[in-house]
Amino acid sequence: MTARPVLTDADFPPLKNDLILRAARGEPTERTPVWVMRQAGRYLPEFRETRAEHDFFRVCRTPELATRVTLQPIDRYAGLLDASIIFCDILVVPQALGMTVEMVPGKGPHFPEPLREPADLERLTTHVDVEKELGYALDAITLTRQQLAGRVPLFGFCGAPWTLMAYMIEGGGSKTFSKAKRWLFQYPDAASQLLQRLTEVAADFLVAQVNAGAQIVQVFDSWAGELSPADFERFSLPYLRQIAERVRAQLGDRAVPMVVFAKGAHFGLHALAHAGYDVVSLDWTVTPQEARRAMAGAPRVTLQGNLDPCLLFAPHDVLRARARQMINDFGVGGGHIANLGHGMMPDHDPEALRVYLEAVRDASTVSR
Ligand SMILES: Cc1c2[nH]c(c1CCC(=O)O)Cc1[nH]c(c(CCC(=O)O)c1C)Cc1[nH]c(c(CCC(=O)O)c1C)Cc1[nH]c(c(CCC(=O)O)c1C)C2
Repeated sequence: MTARPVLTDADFPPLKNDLILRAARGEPTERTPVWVMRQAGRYLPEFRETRAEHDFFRVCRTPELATRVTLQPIDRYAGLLDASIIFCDILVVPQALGMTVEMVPGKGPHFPEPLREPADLERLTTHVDVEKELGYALDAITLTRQQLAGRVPLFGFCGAPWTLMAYMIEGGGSKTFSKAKRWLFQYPDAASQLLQRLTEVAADFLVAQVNAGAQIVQVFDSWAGELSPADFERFSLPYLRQIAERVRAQLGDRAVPMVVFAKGAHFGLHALAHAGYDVVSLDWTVTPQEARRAMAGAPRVTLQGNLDPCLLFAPHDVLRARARQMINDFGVGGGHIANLGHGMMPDHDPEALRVYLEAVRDASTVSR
């Protein structure tokens, strides 16, 4: 192992806004904290400017650039966002395992040599030293946390094993995920082996991110909803659970709140509330009431979400009304972190996000 220092709160400027950390721990909040997935991204002209000069993974790999784009939304929406998320990508983990991933402009991620058959697993690096292979992401976290100067907490993140496996086999995005699902059913042992290796790297990476300064972490299972309930239970959930267990065990009393986002997996909400996470993130196809019902009898978790990102295209009065409705449905005073049901889109108007953030603030402020 490369020896990196373990950083603690004492190494950074004091935190001035801990709303999201309190909400995640289930403590009361005087206002519903809010952030959005992909809050640093192509909808921001200042991001496009940086990207015009630098390749996507160059930005991820250069701490000064990753910090710059992470802070862009925090500066633009000063006082309206309650968290930042480090600029990186879930696909840096397949890279750390030795795979080539390119970001094709206008198309998304592309693996020139995806995994085709179980024998291809031999191409993957055994025993990934995340501090070495992903040290650039850790440096970016430390630098970003310093430059945030305590304004808001910093999220670290990783992809869930099933979602990463899907990209590694499909070679990019997919409509049906038939190649990755073929593996689940034709080569279940090889699939489990791959999922287990991804679990170990993901957990080590999250721990390293916390040691570098991340104050909360999120696991993205963006393609969970492509699985049947039974296959989610077999090929996704056990690994999500294991990530939570491993991270908590490794961090001990330095544990931070953990969020899980299994997009499309409504059928899994009850089980997810038992999976060891503090927060379960919802997409827009489930109502807060349905989610709470599904989780009845499970350990209490904070819910995150879940406005349809496309509502940011609506007239501002409609957007405000729907944001207010969402806040009322989740309830104010605690137990909710406002977000979108998925990420910001490249054609979103940055001003629409401001309207959303202000509407959440106004609707959720508990008067005293
Ligand atoms: C802004 C951005 C990112 N990745 C990509 C882009 C756009 C491409 C560009 O700038 O050229 C390519 C990029 N990377 C990926 C995609 C999705 C491709 C597809 O649809 O399959 C794209 C366009 C893969 C990816 N990458 C990520 C996920 C999980 C979240 C989700 O479901 O959206 C996934 C699935 C995570 C991710 N990716 C990113 C972040 C940064 C932090 C933030 O939220 O601001 C995060 C958390 C950053």
